[in-house]
Amino acid sequence: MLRQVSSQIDPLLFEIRRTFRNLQQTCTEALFCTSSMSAEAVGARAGSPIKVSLTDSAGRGVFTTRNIGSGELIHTAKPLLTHPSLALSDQVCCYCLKKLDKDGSSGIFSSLKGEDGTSYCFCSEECRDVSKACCEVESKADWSLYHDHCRAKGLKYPLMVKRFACMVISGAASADDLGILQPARLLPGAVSQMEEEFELLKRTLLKAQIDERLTGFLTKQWYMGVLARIRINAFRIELVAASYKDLLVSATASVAAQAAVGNALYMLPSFYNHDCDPNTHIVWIDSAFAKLKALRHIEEGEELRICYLDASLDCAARQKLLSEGFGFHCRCFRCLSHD
Ligand SMILES: C[S@@+](CC[C@H](N)C(=O)[O-])C[C@H]1O[C@@H](n2cnc3c(N)ncnc32)[C@H](O)[C@@H]1O
Repeated sequence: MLRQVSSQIDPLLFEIRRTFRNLQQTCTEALFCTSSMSAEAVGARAGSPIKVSLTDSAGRGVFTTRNIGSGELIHTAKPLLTHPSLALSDQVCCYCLKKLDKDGSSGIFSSLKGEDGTSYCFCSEECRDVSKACCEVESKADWSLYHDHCRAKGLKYPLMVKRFACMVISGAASADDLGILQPARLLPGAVSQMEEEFELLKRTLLKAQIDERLTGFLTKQWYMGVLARIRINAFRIELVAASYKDLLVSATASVAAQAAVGNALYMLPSFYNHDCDPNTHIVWIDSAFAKLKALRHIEEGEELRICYLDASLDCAARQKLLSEGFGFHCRCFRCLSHD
């Protein structure tokens, strides 16, 4: 009887959450966008000196609306979607990827255990509130096979698709939320691998007995579309410092950034184009909350560009990575000068 009532209430709760979320999203879009961002987009973020507009040769890009000083913080960005590196799921916050120092200031605020033994830990009330609904769905399934598959093939983006699917099921996101982002062009070899991942994802959710009415969006086409967008737009998160103490150490000893704690996807940073000699960089201090900072003085109206790769690579290596990973031939000043 209880089971029957709960199966009727679950979809109702889902609808209420979805309606509330759509309302929130409409308000956010009204704040951030001056018109639809899908065509010749002009997105202005309240309080930030930037707008999204069309560039001459690189699709949409981010432009300044005033002069910006060297070193200035241009804006911050909260992730839409994150996933920790598999080996670190019990050591970092499930949402912001902050390292959990069990006896220190960034300890565990709360946590839950998944069906497969995975720990979902949150470092603060804010992080728990943002991702609790999604993690509750995710924790109902046994992801062992899916994770083993990703580990064996060295894949990280399918983990993000999995989490995004759980966000949609929980009502924390809409299935088409990432549609505005540019997708990667998929090669035939990649497509057959994705089909295998998709089947594994679908089977895992089926086994977890998630109401089929909530997983109707989960088609092969949806999976590929989301993965193609994540591939081009996700950032690998390397924290500069896990704590204030680490920050002091890295400042004095020039310690390089630590290994990746996971991957994250953002809305506004996804519109930044690449330059091998960029005027802007994106930094993560102790969590996936990103800071976009000016690397030099930038004039009003200039396009803000970040570097997608290690700028110390030589010209041929950069061109190869950009062409294979992002599908474009870089024509920045450095590349044209074969620097
Ligand atoms: C993360 S997106 C950047 C935003 C994108 N321009 C858009 O309209 O959504 C990366 C894609 O932008 C384009 N892009 C970025 N930097 C470029 C550059 N320097 N030259 C040509 N295309 C570039 C490529 O198509 C690349 O795959």
